[in-house]
Amino acid sequence: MGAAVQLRDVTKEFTDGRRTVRAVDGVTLDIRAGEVFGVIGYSGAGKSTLVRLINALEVPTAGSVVVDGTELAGLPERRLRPVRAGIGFIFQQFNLLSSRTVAGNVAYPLQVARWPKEKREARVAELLEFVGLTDKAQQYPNQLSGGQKQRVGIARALATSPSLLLADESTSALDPETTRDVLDLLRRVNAELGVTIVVITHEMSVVSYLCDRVAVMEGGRVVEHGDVYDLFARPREVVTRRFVGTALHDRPRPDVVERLRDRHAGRIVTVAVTDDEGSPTLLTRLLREHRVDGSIVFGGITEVGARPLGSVTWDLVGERGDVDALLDELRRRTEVVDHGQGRATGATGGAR
Ligand SMILES: Nc1ncnc2c1ncn2[C@@H]1O[C@H](COP(=O)(O)OP(=O)(O)OP(=O)(O)O)[C@@H](O)[C@H]1O
Repeated sequence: MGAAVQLRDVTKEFTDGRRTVRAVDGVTLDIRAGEVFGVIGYSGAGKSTLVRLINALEVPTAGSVVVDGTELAGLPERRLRPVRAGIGFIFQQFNLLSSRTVAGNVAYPLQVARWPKEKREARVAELLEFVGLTDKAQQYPNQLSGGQKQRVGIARALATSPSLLLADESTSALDPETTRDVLDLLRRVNAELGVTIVVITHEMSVVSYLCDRVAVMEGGRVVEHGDVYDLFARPREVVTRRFVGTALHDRPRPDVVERLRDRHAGRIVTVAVTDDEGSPTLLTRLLREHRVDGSIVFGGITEVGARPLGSVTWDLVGERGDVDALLDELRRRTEVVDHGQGRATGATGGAR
């Protein structure tokens, strides 16, 4: 697959009086044609500025931005316009025209592009059907729910058949169920229309549901990027770990670990579960081989990109040497966090 967007050592600085802010700092990235690419980061990380550079709404201070094979640096405004026309944009706050009907909003970019009326009406009907709003064509934005408004925003962004869609916090104003609907629609836009999508978000759940690859931004830099599953399974940077933690909820926090140790007597360990390693099925076999008893005390396995991922925390009871041998074998296969021996006494036993 070719690159839809190539960023090479892109920097963007803003000068505000005497202070200079480096909003984007030396970013190099390739966004492939046909993929859904996520950019995640906390507020102020530089995500929106990065997107505005791709959309040619900002000019880089240094570096190169190539969109669909066209180098944007140094292009005059009249040459930037067709590049922007090939890019759709959807916004957190929908940005619909309140005085126009749903159909009127979707028709707007076609009017700007001077499509004849008949062709325009046929295209609007087709788009409203695609987003499931045919029956709302004559309503006004204030008669719609948030999810419906974003569907109108998506139909409008697709009107001129862009090959690239930029979605800046497109679900941040929506409740979880509506978010899911909008993300499903974006999946269809990618799968059925072949549109490359760049999703800007601060929510890792959006990344895990929608994206093929992701870049993590902090302080204007891309600190880590890659395949979404790999990044979830093996986050390297602290900020990435924090984001992954918000989506998975499978690892016990320190206060939970302390309660688990109070409640149980065996060795408390968290075992990472990935595609083919660390599963409870595998653990059950290893426990038998090493003559160790184990029970699950915390954790969860979810799906990222339709592949299993998570971790399970076990209370392992057996001879210390057997438990150690079991953990050595597990460590060769997957990530293991040893929280130490439980403190409970009594019937549950503990290390024998
Ligand atoms: N036009 C501007 N003038 C001055 N500073 C700016 C401008 N645009 C962005 N910045 C600064 O650049 C940094 C990155 O901002 P940006 O909006 O790209 O971050 P973000 O990750 O999108 O955050 P948010 O999610 O809050 O929008 C911030 O420190 C911001 O204050």
